[in-house]
Amino acid sequence: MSQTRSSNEILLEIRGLNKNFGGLQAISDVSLDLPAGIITTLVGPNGAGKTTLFNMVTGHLVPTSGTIHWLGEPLVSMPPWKIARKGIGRTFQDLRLFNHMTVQENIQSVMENSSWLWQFGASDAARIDEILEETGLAGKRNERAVDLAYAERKFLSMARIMAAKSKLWLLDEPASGLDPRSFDRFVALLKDYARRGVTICIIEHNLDIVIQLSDTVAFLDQGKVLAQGSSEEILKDPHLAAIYFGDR
Ligand SMILES: Nc1ncnc2c1ncn2[C@@H]1O[C@H](COP(=O)(O)OP(=O)(O)OP(=O)(O)O)[C@@H](O)[C@H]1O
Repeated sequence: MSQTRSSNEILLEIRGLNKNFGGLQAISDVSLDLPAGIITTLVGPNGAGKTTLFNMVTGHLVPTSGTIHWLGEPLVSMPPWKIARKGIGRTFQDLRLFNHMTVQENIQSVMENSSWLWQFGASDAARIDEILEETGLAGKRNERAVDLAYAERKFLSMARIMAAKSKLWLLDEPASGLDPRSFDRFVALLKDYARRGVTICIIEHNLDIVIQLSDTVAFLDQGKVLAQGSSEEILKDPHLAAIYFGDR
């Protein structure tokens, strides 16, 4: 398990959050803190509300009630682009790459200076080179995203969040379907960025990822945070295991 790396400043504070879709309460009175430099994983059975929670943090959904604060500033009702500019980055299960752009163009498009080409200087180019190396995509720079292998597409999605210099990374099942070698690279990459101070929250069904990366695990079920603790505490709890494996 990685260690607590910094002061316990709370970057993101969620309080009393609720989200109803018609008669369905997808999120129910959720309170959660994401402290700086900490890796938090969200686990729970299908339909527990994990993605809905991410969608409210990133502004893609408006909560029915409750509050979300980023460094003390309220986020509810702020548009997604503005939330992203504040330093909250996200990857999606369906990756959402620019399929017909090259790997480099996909990365460049999220960099601060991308729309000001005359400002796109040597340091930006060097940063792209560094990200390509870190994600194992250096040899694929000029290939179109659509032509990449599955794991490469996942790493390109990571490369984009790295290039955006986000302070908080919200990752939706980033390791699903990775082969063992890509999996190890992925774990090393996240540990490295967490060490450098990035705060990470991961939705993950892969329990190897949960064990290897989590500083803290929040277990969700039917829209509620049922428990939060170390991966050892959460994964060895027979009650939670029964819920997770559909044997309640
Ligand atoms: N836009 C929507 N309209 C109606 N119901 C929705 C909507 N989005 C999610 N839901 C419902 O809210 C509940 C929580 O869904 P959510 O996708 O957040 O769960 P999850 O924990 O991310 O699941 P999974 O692990 O399968 O991705 C589910 O019952 C889902 O069907």
